[in-house]
Amino acid sequence: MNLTDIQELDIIDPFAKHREQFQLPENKVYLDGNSLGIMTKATETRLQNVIQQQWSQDLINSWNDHNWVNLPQTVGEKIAHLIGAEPEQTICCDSISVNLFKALTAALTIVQTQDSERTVVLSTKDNFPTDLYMVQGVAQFLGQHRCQLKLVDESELEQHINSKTALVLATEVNFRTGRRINAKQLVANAHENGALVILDLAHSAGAMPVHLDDWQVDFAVGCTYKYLNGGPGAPAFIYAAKRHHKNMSQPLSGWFGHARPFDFSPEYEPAAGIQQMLTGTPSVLAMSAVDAALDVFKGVSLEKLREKSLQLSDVFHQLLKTHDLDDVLQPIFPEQRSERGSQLSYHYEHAYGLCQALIQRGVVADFRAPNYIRFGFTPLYNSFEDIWQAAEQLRQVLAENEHLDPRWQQRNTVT
Ligand SMILES: Cc1ncc(COP(=O)(O)O)c(C=O)c1O
Ligand SMILES: Nc1c(O)cccc1C(=O)C[C@H](N)C(=O)O
Repeated sequence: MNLTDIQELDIIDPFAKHREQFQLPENKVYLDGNSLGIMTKATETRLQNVIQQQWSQDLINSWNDHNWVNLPQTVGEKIAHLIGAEPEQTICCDSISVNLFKALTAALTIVQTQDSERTVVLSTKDNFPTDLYMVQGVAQFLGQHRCQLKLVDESELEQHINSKTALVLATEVNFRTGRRINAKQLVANAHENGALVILDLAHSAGAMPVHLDDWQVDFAVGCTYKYLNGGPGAPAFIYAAKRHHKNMSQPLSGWFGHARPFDFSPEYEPAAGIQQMLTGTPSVLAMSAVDAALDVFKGVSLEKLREKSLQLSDVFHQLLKTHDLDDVLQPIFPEQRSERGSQLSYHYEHAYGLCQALIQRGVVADFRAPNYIRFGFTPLYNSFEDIWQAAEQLRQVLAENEHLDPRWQQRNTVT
């Protein structure tokens, strides 16, 4: 495959025009949208308006006049379209970690009202650590008689669901390997065995079709700073299936989750639906950024987006093969396309040095300890030529031994 073939792919790419909606960094090939998405131009314009008009001029009236007060709901509904959720089940707030606390406590209460013997939260050893830390925190908060974390290999998750399992906490796409689990099958299996499922969509939302309602997922969480391009530390989202709303309660009972917050009543009365998952005042600047960023998805077919994402990853791996590098960098991602997320991860002894040397050449991928390198593909703004450039720079780094530079012997960056 030569550069001309690659450029042909860009010509027929249905998302080629979408690149123009992003503030693309100069002289960079950015393959790290699985950690922090690129800013959209609409976000920049919106934030300028929020700062220069809404906040600086309209001030307190903006809670009504610019609908600040409903941002968690309006942004939540935009996200709902991307995760296969009917209205009134998704809301934008807090971080994944905090939302997991709410989902875990709400779901445990629902299950244990029926069967108090179900105390196990089953998850995977290599789940993203915050997911596991939050279960550990909930176990401390509620006590071991209500919550015990059990960790198993991702490939054996379904086998371990039994009569003690209260919840299965799974991340659809593994942050390290990029492996995608079969969420629909997992939910069916959990429900057959009397357990509920909480799904972490951090690496799925905005990268591929997700069908929470169809799959009958019970609760889900996800972030907006990766494929949804909401910005660093952008607020997360939480989904709770409607069938659980009437039995749902969560202990972070702040006033924004009250049935009538502006009554200022001393008694907490939870809102009836998903609004109960709110706690405090939304971060208006951050949420406005997400709100604007989500508009790039208007009219986008997630099926087509998924196809481009897989094609980008196919082309990248094919180019590594052409350069005889597929033995040097050992794939840890699944061969089956359907089992892949939107990233390719490789094991390589000098992964940190390679990642740093690539950054010096303007190709941004990322490193995960102890020695993995991840290449994230964001089909809305990555071109096929980006992929060609990345593979070519990778070949040159290795040929010139730039990854062995003494500067990279010591790890001194966080990402
Ligand atoms: C799967 C997964 N869950 C959770 C998080 C982080 O959660 P939070 O939004 O609380 O930082 C990440 C990445 O940061 C992640 O990859
Ligand atoms: N959320 C992050 C942050 O606040 C700082 C640096 C990186 C992140 C990430 O998103 C990491 C990411 N979840 C991962 O897949 O590794």
